[in-house]
Amino acid sequence: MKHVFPYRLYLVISEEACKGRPLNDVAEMAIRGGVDIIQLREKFDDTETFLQKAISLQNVLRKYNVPLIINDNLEVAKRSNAYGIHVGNSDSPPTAIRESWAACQCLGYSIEYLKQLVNKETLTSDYLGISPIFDTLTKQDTVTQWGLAGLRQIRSITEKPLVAIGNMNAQNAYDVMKAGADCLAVVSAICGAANPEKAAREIRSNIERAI
Ligand SMILES: Cc1ncc(COP(=O)(O)OP(=O)(O)O)c(N)n1
Ligand SMILES: Cc1nc(C(=O)O)sc1CCOP(=O)(O)O
Ligand SMILES: [Mg+2]
Repeated sequence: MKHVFPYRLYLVISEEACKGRPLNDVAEMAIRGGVDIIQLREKFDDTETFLQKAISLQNVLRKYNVPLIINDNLEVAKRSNAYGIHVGNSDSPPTAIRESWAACQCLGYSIEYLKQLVNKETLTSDYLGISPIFDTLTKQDTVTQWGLAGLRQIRSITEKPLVAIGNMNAQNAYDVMKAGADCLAVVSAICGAANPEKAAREIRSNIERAI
Protein backbone atom coordinates (compact mmCIF):
# COMPACT_ATOMS: atom_id res chain seq x y z
CA MET A 1 0.00 0.00 0.00
CA LYS A 2 1.29 3.49 -0.91
CA HIS A 3 1.42 5.87 2.06
CA VAL A 4 0.52 9.55 1.97
CA PHE A 5 3.54 11.81 2.38
CA PRO A 6 3.36 14.59 -0.21
CA TYR A 7 6.49 16.46 0.91
CA ARG A 8 9.61 16.76 -1.25
CA LEU A 9 12.06 19.08 0.49
CA TYR A 10 12.44 18.71 4.25
CA LEU A 11 14.43 21.26 6.23
CA VAL A 12 15.99 20.04 9.47
CA ILE A 13 16.79 23.21 11.37
CA SER A 14 18.60 24.21 14.57
CA GLU A 15 19.85 27.50 15.89
CA GLU A 16 23.44 26.29 15.59
CA ALA A 17 23.04 25.39 11.91
CA CYS A 18 21.80 28.92 11.11
CA LYS A 19 25.18 30.43 11.94
CA GLY A 20 24.03 33.40 14.00
CA ARG A 21 20.98 34.26 11.87
CA PRO A 22 17.52 34.06 13.47
CA LEU A 23 16.17 30.55 13.02
CA ASN A 24 12.69 31.74 12.07
CA ASP A 25 14.12 34.00 9.33
CA VAL A 26 16.13 31.14 7.85
CA ALA A 27 13.05 28.91 7.96
CA GLU A 28 10.96 31.53 6.17
CA MET A 29 13.59 32.03 3.46
CA ALA A 30 13.82 28.27 2.98
CA ILE A 31 10.04 28.00 2.60
CA ARG A 32 10.08 30.69 -0.07
CA GLY A 33 12.70 28.61 -1.88
CA GLY A 34 10.58 25.45 -1.83
CA VAL A 35 10.92 23.70 1.54
CA ASP A 36 7.55 22.11 2.37
CA ILE A 37 8.11 20.45 5.78
CA ILE A 38 10.38 21.46 8.68
CA GLN A 39 11.88 19.55 11.62
CA LEU A 40 13.14 21.47 14.64
CA ARG A 41 16.19 19.62 15.95
CA GLU A 42 17.76 21.07 19.10
CA LYS A 43 19.92 18.40 20.68
CA PHE A 44 21.21 20.50 23.60
CA ASP A 45 18.23 22.63 24.72
CA ASP A 46 16.29 21.85 27.87
CA THR A 47 12.62 21.09 27.28
CA GLU A 48 11.33 24.60 28.10
CA THR A 49 13.84 26.32 25.77
CA PHE A 50 13.10 23.81 23.02
CA LEU A 51 9.36 24.35 23.55
CA GLN A 52 9.60 28.13 23.26
CA LYS A 53 11.53 27.80 19.98
CA ALA A 54 8.96 25.32 18.70
CA ILE A 55 6.01 27.58 19.50
CA SER A 56 7.72 30.55 17.91
CA LEU A 57 8.58 28.58 14.76
CA GLN A 58 5.04 27.17 14.66
CA ASN A 59 3.69 30.73 14.42
CA VAL A 60 5.78 31.30 11.27
CA LEU A 61 4.99 27.94 9.69
CA ARG A 62 1.23 28.35 10.14
CA LYS A 63 1.30 31.34 7.76
CA TYR A 64 2.61 29.06 5.03
CA ASN A 65 0.74 25.89 5.98
CA VAL A 66 4.06 24.10 6.45
CA PRO A 67 4.00 21.24 8.99
CA LEU A 68 6.30 21.23 12.02
CA ILE A 69 8.03 18.01 13.06
CA ILE A 70 9.85 17.85 16.41
CA ASN A 71 13.05 15.86 16.78
CA ASP A 72 13.14 13.32 19.63
CA ASN A 73 11.19 15.20 22.34
CA LEU A 74 7.60 13.97 22.72
CA GLU A 75 6.69 16.54 25.37
CA VAL A 76 7.74 19.41 23.08
CA ALA A 77 5.90 17.82 20.17
CA LYS A 78 2.67 17.54 22.15
CA ARG A 79 2.83 20.91 23.88
CA SER A 80 3.64 22.81 20.67
CA ASN A 81 0.82 21.06 18.80
CA ALA A 82 3.32 19.90 16.24
CA TYR A 83 2.26 17.91 13.20
CA GLY A 84 4.56 15.07 14.17
CA ILE A 85 7.82 13.78 15.58
CA HIS A 86 10.97 12.11 14.25
CA VAL A 87 12.66 9.39 16.32
CA GLY A 88 15.61 7.08 15.85
CA ASN A 89 16.99 3.96 17.47
CA SER A 90 18.08 5.78 20.65
CA ASP A 91 14.71 7.48 21.20
CA SER A 92 11.21 6.42 22.30
CA PRO A 93 10.12 3.81 19.77
CA PRO A 94 7.31 4.68 17.31
CA THR A 95 4.91 2.15 18.91
CA ALA A 96 5.31 3.94 22.28
CA ILE A 97 4.78 7.34 20.61
CA ARG A 98 1.53 6.08 19.06
CA GLU A 99 0.32 4.87 22.45
CA SER A 100 0.94 8.15 24.22
CA TRP A 101 0.20 10.65 21.41
CA ALA A 102 -2.95 9.74 19.54
CA ALA A 103 -3.01 13.14 17.76
CA CYS A 104 0.36 12.57 16.07
CA GLN A 105 -0.20 13.04 12.34
CA CYS A 106 3.27 12.22 11.06
CA LEU A 107 5.73 9.86 12.68
CA GLY A 108 9.22 9.52 11.19
CA TYR A 109 11.64 6.73 12.07
CA SER A 110 15.33 6.42 11.18
CA ILE A 111 16.51 3.31 9.36
CA GLU A 112 20.09 2.31 10.11
CA TYR A 113 19.77 -1.46 9.59
CA LEU A 114 17.93 -3.49 6.94
CA LYS A 115 16.35 -5.69 9.59
CA GLN A 116 14.38 -2.67 10.85
CA LEU A 117 12.33 -2.72 7.65
CA VAL A 118 10.27 -5.65 8.89
CA ASN A 119 9.79 -4.61 12.51
CA LYS A 120 6.62 -3.23 14.12
CA GLU A 121 8.23 0.20 14.57
CA THR A 122 8.58 0.61 10.81
CA LEU A 123 5.05 -0.66 10.28
CA THR A 124 3.54 2.07 12.47
CA SER A 125 5.70 4.89 11.03
CA ASP A 126 4.53 7.35 8.36
CA TYR A 127 7.91 7.78 6.70
CA LEU A 128 11.42 6.37 7.03
CA GLY A 129 14.55 8.49 7.34
CA ILE A 130 17.35 6.71 5.48
CA SER A 131 20.16 7.34 7.87
CA PRO A 132 22.53 8.45 6.39
CA ILE A 133 22.73 8.34 2.60
CA PHE A 134 26.19 9.93 2.74
CA ASP A 135 28.43 10.72 5.69
CA THR A 136 28.10 14.26 6.99
CA LEU A 137 29.87 16.47 9.50
CA THR A 138 26.48 17.64 10.81
CA LYS A 139 25.76 14.29 12.51
CA GLN A 140 28.67 11.96 13.09
CA ASP A 141 27.15 9.33 15.40
CA THR A 142 25.79 7.33 12.48
CA VAL A 143 26.23 3.64 11.70
CA THR A 144 27.16 3.39 8.03
CA GLN A 145 26.33 5.29 4.88
CA TRP A 146 23.70 3.60 2.69
CA GLY A 147 24.84 5.24 -0.55
CA LEU A 148 22.66 5.17 -3.65
CA ALA A 149 22.87 1.37 -3.86
CA GLY A 150 21.56 1.01 -0.30
CA LEU A 151 18.74 3.43 -1.01
CA ARG A 152 17.78 1.44 -4.14
CA GLN A 153 17.76 -1.75 -2.09
CA ILE A 154 15.49 -0.23 0.57
CA ARG A 155 13.20 1.12 -2.17
CA SER A 156 12.83 -2.42 -3.52
CA ILE A 157 11.80 -3.75 -0.10
CA THR A 158 9.29 -1.16 1.16
CA GLU A 159 6.63 1.17 -0.18
CA LYS A 160 6.85 3.49 2.83
CA PRO A 161 7.79 7.08 1.96
CA LEU A 162 11.60 7.38 2.06
CA VAL A 163 13.31 10.55 3.27
CA ALA A 164 16.98 10.67 2.29
CA ILE A 165 19.26 12.45 4.78
CA GLY A 166 23.01 12.98 5.10
CA ASN A 167 24.91 15.42 2.89
CA MET A 168 21.96 16.13 0.59
CA ASN A 169 22.59 19.08 -1.72
CA ALA A 170 21.85 20.52 -5.16
CA GLN A 171 24.58 18.40 -6.78
CA ASN A 172 23.23 15.02 -5.64
CA ALA A 173 19.48 15.78 -5.35
CA TYR A 174 18.58 14.46 -8.80
CA ASP A 175 20.48 11.16 -8.39
CA VAL A 176 19.13 10.54 -4.88
CA MET A 177 15.55 11.04 -6.05
CA LYS A 178 16.17 8.74 -9.04
CA ALA A 179 17.52 6.10 -6.65
CA GLY A 180 14.13 5.96 -4.91
CA ALA A 181 13.82 8.79 -2.39
CA ASP A 182 10.45 10.53 -2.06
CA CYS A 183 11.88 13.52 -0.22
CA LEU A 184 15.28 14.99 0.69
CA ALA A 185 16.09 16.23 4.22
CA VAL A 186 18.70 18.97 4.43
CA VAL A 187 20.54 20.83 7.18
CA SER A 188 23.74 22.57 6.10
CA ALA A 189 23.14 23.02 2.36
CA ILE A 190 20.24 25.33 3.27
CA CYS A 191 20.75 26.56 6.87
CA GLY A 192 24.44 27.25 6.25
CA ALA A 193 24.04 28.79 2.79
CA ALA A 194 24.71 32.50 2.26
CA ASN A 195 21.25 32.67 0.66
CA PRO A 196 18.97 29.95 2.10
CA GLU A 197 16.12 30.81 -0.28
CA LYS A 198 18.30 30.44 -3.37
CA ALA A 199 19.88 27.25 -2.01
CA ALA A 200 16.47 25.69 -1.33
CA ARG A 201 15.19 26.72 -4.77
CA GLU A 202 18.12 25.06 -6.52
CA ILE A 203 17.67 21.79 -4.61
CA ARG A 204 13.90 21.87 -5.17
CA SER A 205 14.31 22.38 -8.89
CA ASN A 206 16.63 19.36 -9.12
CA ILE A 207 14.10 17.30 -7.15
CA GLU A 208 11.31 18.36 -9.52
CA ARG A 209 13.43 17.40 -12.56
CA ALA A 210 13.71 13.88 -11.17
CA ILE A 211 10.01 13.20 -10.54
C1 LIG B 1 14.34 13.06 8.43
C2 LIG B 1 15.28 12.57 9.47
N1 LIG B 1 15.90 11.39 9.27
C3 LIG B 1 16.76 10.94 10.20
C4 LIG B 1 17.00 11.66 11.33
C5 LIG B 1 17.94 11.16 12.41
O1 LIG B 1 17.23 10.84 13.60
P1 LIG B 1 18.00 10.09 14.78
O2 LIG B 1 18.57 8.84 14.23
O3 LIG B 1 17.07 9.96 15.92
O4 LIG B 1 19.17 11.09 15.13
P2 LIG B 1 19.02 12.56 15.73
O5 LIG B 1 18.53 13.46 14.66
O6 LIG B 1 18.07 12.50 16.87
O7 LIG B 1 20.40 12.92 16.16
C6 LIG B 1 16.34 12.88 11.50
N2 LIG B 1 16.51 13.65 12.59
N3 LIG B 1 15.48 13.31 10.56
C1 LIG C 1 19.91 15.12 11.39
C2 LIG C 1 20.64 14.11 10.62
N1 LIG C 1 20.33 12.77 10.68
C3 LIG C 1 21.15 12.06 9.92
C4 LIG C 1 21.09 10.61 9.82
O1 LIG C 1 21.92 10.04 9.11
O2 LIG C 1 20.23 10.06 10.46
S1 LIG C 1 22.28 12.95 9.09
C5 LIG C 1 21.69 14.36 9.78
C6 LIG C 1 22.27 15.70 9.48
C7 LIG C 1 22.20 16.02 8.00
O3 LIG C 1 22.87 17.22 7.86
P1 LIG C 1 23.43 17.74 6.49
O4 LIG C 1 22.29 18.02 5.61
O5 LIG C 1 24.17 19.01 6.89
O6 LIG C 1 24.36 16.71 5.96
MG1 LIG D 1 16.74 11.05 17.51
